[in-house]
Amino acid sequence: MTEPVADPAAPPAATYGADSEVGRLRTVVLHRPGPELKRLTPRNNDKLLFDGIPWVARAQEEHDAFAEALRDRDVEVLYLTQLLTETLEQESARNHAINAALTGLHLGDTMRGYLAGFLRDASPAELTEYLTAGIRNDEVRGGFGLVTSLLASDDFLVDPLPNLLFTRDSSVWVRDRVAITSLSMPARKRETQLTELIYTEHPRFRGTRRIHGWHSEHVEGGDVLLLAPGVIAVGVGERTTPAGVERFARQVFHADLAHTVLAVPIAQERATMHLDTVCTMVDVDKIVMYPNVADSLTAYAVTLDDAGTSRTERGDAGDLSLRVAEAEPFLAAAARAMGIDALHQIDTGLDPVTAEREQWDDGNNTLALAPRVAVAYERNVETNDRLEAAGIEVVRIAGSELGSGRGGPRCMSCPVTRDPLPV
Ligand SMILES: NC(=[NH2+])NCCC[C@H](N)C(=O)O
Repeated sequence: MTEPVADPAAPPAATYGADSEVGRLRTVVLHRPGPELKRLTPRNNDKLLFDGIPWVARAQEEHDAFAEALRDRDVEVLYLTQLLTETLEQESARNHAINAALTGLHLGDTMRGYLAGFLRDASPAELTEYLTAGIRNDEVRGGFGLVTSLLASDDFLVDPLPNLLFTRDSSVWVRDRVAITSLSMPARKRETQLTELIYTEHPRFRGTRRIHGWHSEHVEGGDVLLLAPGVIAVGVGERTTPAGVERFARQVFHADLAHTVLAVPIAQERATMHLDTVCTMVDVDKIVMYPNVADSLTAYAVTLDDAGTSRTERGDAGDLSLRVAEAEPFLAAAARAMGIDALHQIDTGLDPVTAEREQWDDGNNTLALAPRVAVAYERNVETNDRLEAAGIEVVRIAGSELGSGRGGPRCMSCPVTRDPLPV
């Protein structure tokens, strides 16, 4: 896709962006759970990365309450599907989205041709639904042939995207740029085609400069933590790869978005799929962290090797040479890069079993609305008590159904604008 042309009617892109995890939150993108969750069955839920089969109506209620809690604090809530529908009003965006959705090698030309025509005739809202909830073999009314005969009736021709709920992962704002991420799990790959389209074609975002991209090495937004202006921690584990963080670091240095990237190895397990499942920032110098990993978490500080060179002399991002320090304890490396005496850890309970349970239920996955104000799942009683004891105001939300996809308030939100931190 080509670089977007600035639209004079659009607000300047510089009004968007974030340079920390805790600056006052102004605008956020959420995805209200919809028909894509109704596609989950006990046979496909593992592949689709859900640990259970959510009760969709209740999940919607819980999500509406989450959105309301944000609006009550004057946060502007944008919905991903609404942005997508508005984007799809443009012919070029529709064609792009349709072509991208039909590239799968499972379709065959007969079905691909039929679906292309069918989707072209759909309204923008219908197209949004087909692109997010998917299309099952037994739902088509044409294009019949070998493929439709031999696939099972409940096989998907266009896969549903139940993990759209976790808007954190498919894009990340770093200062005034948006990174389109590259998701590693097959069930989530298509999500970034949609976020790329929105940030490229939606009038509201036209002119926004992008970094990374869904063709690049894997980086997922849940692994990216803006610890402080200029300091970004990136988890490397089940999702983000070593090559992903290397590419990401070069790009943020090239665009002068950060001076240090901390590459943080995390266990390649479902329970710790992203860095934000084990820690998130709740204040400028406080992080809620899973105690069972706190002592072993390390970081490799990555900086530019030619820090004295001016940007214009730097050429391509790929030419930048990186300096990679030895691994050291995460909290110490983070504090040094952030220029503070200590990054204080608030942990999820000293009893390792309670900590493990609350970690699994996203106790460490809080969304800061401002320094010392964080949204958290109400069920993580011990973690929330400890947050309050440390002076953090906890905005509690229900998540009995939302949590079945293994994601908390941070995963379910993509901050588009946060106030810069006071200096
Ligand atoms: N940032 C996060 N922790 N996101 C959680 C994503 C959960 C989702 N079911 C997945 O496995 O991908």
